[in-house]
Amino acid sequence: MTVTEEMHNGIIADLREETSPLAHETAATTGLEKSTEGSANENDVLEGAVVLVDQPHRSGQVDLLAELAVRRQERSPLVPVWLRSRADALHVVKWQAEHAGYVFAYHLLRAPKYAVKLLARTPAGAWRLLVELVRWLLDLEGHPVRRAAVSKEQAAEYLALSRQRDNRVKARLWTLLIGAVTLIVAGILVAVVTPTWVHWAIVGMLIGVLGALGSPADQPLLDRAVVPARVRKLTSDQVLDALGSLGISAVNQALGKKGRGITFPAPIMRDGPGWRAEVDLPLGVTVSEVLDKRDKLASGLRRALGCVWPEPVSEEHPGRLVLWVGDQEMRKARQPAWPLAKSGQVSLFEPVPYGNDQRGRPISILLMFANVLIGSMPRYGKTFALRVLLLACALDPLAELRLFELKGTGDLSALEKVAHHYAKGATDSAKAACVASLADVYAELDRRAEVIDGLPRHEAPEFKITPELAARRDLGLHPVVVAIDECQELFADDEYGEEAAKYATAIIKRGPALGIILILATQRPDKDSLPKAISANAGIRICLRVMGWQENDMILGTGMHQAGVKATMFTLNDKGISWAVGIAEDPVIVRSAYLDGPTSELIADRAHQLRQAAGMLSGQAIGQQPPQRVSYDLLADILAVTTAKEEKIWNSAVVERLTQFRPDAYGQWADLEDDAKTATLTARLKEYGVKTDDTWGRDSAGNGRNRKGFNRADVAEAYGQRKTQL
Ligand SMILES: Nc1ncnc2c1ncn2[C@@H]1O[C@H](COP(=O)(O)OP(=O)(O)OP(=O)(O)O)[C@@H](O)[C@H]1O
Repeated sequence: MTVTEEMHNGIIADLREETSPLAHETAATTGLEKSTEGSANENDVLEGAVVLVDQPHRSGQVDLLAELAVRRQERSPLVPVWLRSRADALHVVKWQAEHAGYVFAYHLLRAPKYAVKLLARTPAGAWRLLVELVRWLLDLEGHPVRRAAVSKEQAAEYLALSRQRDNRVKARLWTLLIGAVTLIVAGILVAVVTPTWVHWAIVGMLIGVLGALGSPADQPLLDRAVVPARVRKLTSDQVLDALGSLGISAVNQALGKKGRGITFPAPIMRDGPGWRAEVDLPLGVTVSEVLDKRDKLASGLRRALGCVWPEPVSEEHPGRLVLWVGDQEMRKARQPAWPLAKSGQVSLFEPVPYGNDQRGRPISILLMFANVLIGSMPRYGKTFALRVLLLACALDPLAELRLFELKGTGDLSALEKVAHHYAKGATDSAKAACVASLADVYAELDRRAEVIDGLPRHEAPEFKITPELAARRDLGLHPVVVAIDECQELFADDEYGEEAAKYATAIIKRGPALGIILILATQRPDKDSLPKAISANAGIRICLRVMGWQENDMILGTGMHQAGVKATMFTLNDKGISWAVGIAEDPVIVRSAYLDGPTSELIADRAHQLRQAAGMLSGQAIGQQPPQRVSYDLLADILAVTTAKEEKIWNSAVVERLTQFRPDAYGQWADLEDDAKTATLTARLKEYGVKTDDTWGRDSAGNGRNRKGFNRADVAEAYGQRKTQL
């Protein structure tokens, strides 16, 4: 193989025909150029021409277009950034008005002090006025010129200047005399004719003028109403200095004398209440490395930690850093009110307001067709975040709420009045209720799938619930929200854990398309407390402060920490602030709306009224019993309601018998359609490894037909196996 061929397979192509003079030159100097026609020497292994890896720049249309595109990016925006959104414009106008009002009030309060200062400066002002008057009267500004004429012995010039000066002084003397007489007469007139307040006003004016004239240049009359430069502008030098202080050697090299420097792909600009800088870090340095040193970065920028928010840009290379530096710490910045706090209702098919990002922009979450996982170390705002989402859900009268707060402090108690199922506490009864409710929803999965499957295709074109279907009461496809706070209490429980995990896994996988939303919050996101199958299938992930990358990735998804999405960067004071994945294209930093207990009560009261008016209160909210965990054995019960002679039997027939045999356990199946009964029992039998199949039988009218059924012997075998395992 020739070198050229070899290169062709690698990164260097044989561009013999197009080879540039530069390439030839380089090849010649390295002695590698070889005539393609020359006689082949046996030792020659080289053919063709060596081509430079870096081709010389060729100007052409493509380059021009690229350049134009770059230049377009450099254009300043036609409309200033703050005028683009109504909210931002209002913010700026309000700020200006408030600022002007503040400055006015500040000086008004100090008016007496300013008056005293002026009075004290009046003698100096009068003296300065007198000096200026004398200088003018005696034409002292011409004195140096006249002296120069004397010293140069220019007699004619001196005589002309003296004459001019005498005339000037005479004229000015007359002007002054007339002015003084006029002033005295006017003064007497004013003193006699005008009321006293005019006298005082004139005295005040005189003091003002003389006081201002007497003010030293370095001692301004007015105090400073605003301490300047509290909010410093962010400059590229500051950013470079800060990056240089991180101790990352590649950054230091780039900033060093022979380094390539660090580039800014866009100008540093105002973005909301702060500054935004985009930085291309040196080759090989990732944003992740900078995120690890957020505190050092803040120190380098000389800003509070809560103001400094470095972020990766997922659609760019891993070295593209967006640095947003707020005027104020995020936790101290005034949070806009939650849009639903005072009024309004929602549809879960639309995004619901959740909180704000660092720039104060509202962040909403589309809950429909998703599941949510919220995690953090204790006391960083999980329950508050969960409560915001649940209060929004409560304001959709169609949504059925099943709420389990397994901490027991009553954080979700405001919502009890609207909940279909509600239990609190890390007690056995609360866990049992939670498992029973999950089992209920688990069975609901099949029923809903059957219903959707049975609909005409144009009503459910994507095989999932639409707002129209959700609103039809006859179908029972309304949104169901199952929320479990401190879910580790349930999943790590010896008695309930396994069963709960089984239901939750199925719900998290199949629920979204069927209008069932599972929201889990946990303070212990390890594999025992949160089964992998559950954490892996959550679409929306909210991670408040955690201590290590494992917890971070368990909540936000594998590789997130490595990619720079690090909830470990939050500090002690960053309560309610989280990384959220799955609510926008890129992960976002978001602070949940702060809704305290009393506010939550008021919102829940409104939700109650909405539901009452819509006739949508159900379950415990209208006094029904909490869900009971039925301790029964389905296999034993099937064997009890069938006889050995019935080798094969239809599901629907068995369900009928079961509902009569044990109404407390199977009563909820009684009202199901025939097909739903069949599907429900199929799903339950599958859990025990019993298969169902088409089975020949006769219906109540005596007509023979095929329907889903099972072999009684299979049930007996599964039952026997279970017994031996126990
Ligand atoms: N958005 C927020 N803004 C400001 N402070 C908040 C916010 N959310 C929560 N907090 C503060 O954080 C504290 C802890 O919140 P919360 O009870 O939700 O934490 P938690 O993570 O659920 O704790 P635990 O694990 O002990 O249940 C609250 O008392 C509240 O003062």
